[in-house]
Amino acid sequence: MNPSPNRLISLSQARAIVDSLGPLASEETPLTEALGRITAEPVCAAGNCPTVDSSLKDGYAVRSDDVAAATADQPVSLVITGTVVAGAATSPTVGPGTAVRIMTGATLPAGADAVLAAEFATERDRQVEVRANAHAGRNVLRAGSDVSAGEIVTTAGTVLGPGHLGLFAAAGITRLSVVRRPRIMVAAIGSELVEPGQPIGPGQVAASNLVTIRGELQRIGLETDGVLLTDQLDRLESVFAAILSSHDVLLTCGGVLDGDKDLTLRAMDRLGVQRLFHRVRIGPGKGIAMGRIGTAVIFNLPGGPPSNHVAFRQLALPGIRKLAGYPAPFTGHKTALLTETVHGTNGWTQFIYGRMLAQKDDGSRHVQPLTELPRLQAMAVADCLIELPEEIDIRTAGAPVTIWLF
Ligand SMILES: Nc1nc2c(c(=O)[nH]1)N[C@H]1C(S)=C(S)[C@@H](COP(=O)(O)OP(=O)(O)OC[C@H]3O[C@@H](n4cnc5c(N)ncnc54)[C@H](O)[C@@H]3O)O[C@H]1N2
Ligand code: MOO
Repeated sequence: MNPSPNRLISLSQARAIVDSLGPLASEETPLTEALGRITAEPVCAAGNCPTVDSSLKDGYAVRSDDVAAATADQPVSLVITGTVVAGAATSPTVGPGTAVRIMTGATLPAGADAVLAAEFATERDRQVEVRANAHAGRNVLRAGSDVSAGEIVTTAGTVLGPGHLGLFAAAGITRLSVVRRPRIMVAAIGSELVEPGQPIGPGQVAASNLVTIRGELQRIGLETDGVLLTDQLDRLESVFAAILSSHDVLLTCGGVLDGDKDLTLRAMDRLGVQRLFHRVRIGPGKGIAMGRIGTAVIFNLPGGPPSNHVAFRQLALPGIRKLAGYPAPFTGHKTALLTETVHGTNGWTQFIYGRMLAQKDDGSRHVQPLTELPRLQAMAVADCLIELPEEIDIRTAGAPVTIWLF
């Protein structure tokens, strides 16, 4: 089904190829280190939470039958036979006509079937005067009511947040299986490039893509390596070979066309990389290529910053998300209404940097296309990409568009 390499394919064809990537192998992690990781398989509760029936209130563990008739006018007196607090190993049983003082979280004593909250009782000597009834189960948190042993608490492909970790801890889970994080190298290619943060000489260009792309990945919890390479084919070939033996993903920036100094894909060919596509009908970003060799996946991104970033956001990032275990990598899009008319290119999917406006009282959301700003400045203030599909060459102010939120 793959289109032949070197032919311009549509964005939806490219997305289908990216979507066919599967997750990397799983590994075990201790619960305490699982924040932000993605589950490789469903997670089952190891035990009940709570482990026993326990009290939701400070009060008195009673037999509901004993207090069924208790009212403020006709209180019922019970003999207190002891006290039980959370974590106590044992407690007295509750027999007819008796009660046990109980604190929140304590195990419900044998014989009791309800807890009467302290507000409805008065203690005197070793007796308690009960002024309200408590039906069976009142103020009792049943064993396993939060989570029961064996229950599936989370499906595979879940990004774990703090709430998941709390749930797992309560369910007695100590270790779990998560998808291995991809090892990613971002390589900027071009003899004119200098390291971001270093002085820029005449004719030189800061390799700004390196910090942008690495920052994008860091923001979703993925550490990356970075390298800057000059336009020398032999050296590119040997450096790429080393990277591909130690990393799961290689992202290259620059040199993807056929100009004299566009050596990136030539080096890929020399290494025998299988090219899945090269050139997609998206603007900016058309020069993107995707390849595979062994278990490694390669995205060759164009060098120009907006092209680089759009190609990364639309295709490379979803591919990395798929490897990292996200089941649905093309998420994060919504619909918004344009504040002004924009032009696309018929036959091409056009992306425009945009900024969301505050939601209106009627619930509508508007997006402002940042067409007036210089490209790097638009990238800095944008919070989304506006997508104009292939068949559209103009969208007028007020019309709905798909936006991809950052
Ligand atoms: N004859 C044609 N020329 C070009 C076409 C075309 O269709 N026909 N397309 C243009 C488009 S669109 C793009 S995008 C670029 C793609 O070229 P490359 O990916 O080969 O990019 P480079 O030539 O290496 O660099 C382009 C530009 O970006 C600067 N650059 C490179 N790397 C970085 C980096 N890491 N960070 C910041 N800036 C970077 C580089 O200095 C160049 O100025 O081709 C057009 N040409
Ligand atoms: O190929 Mo360029 O990446 O369209 O902007």
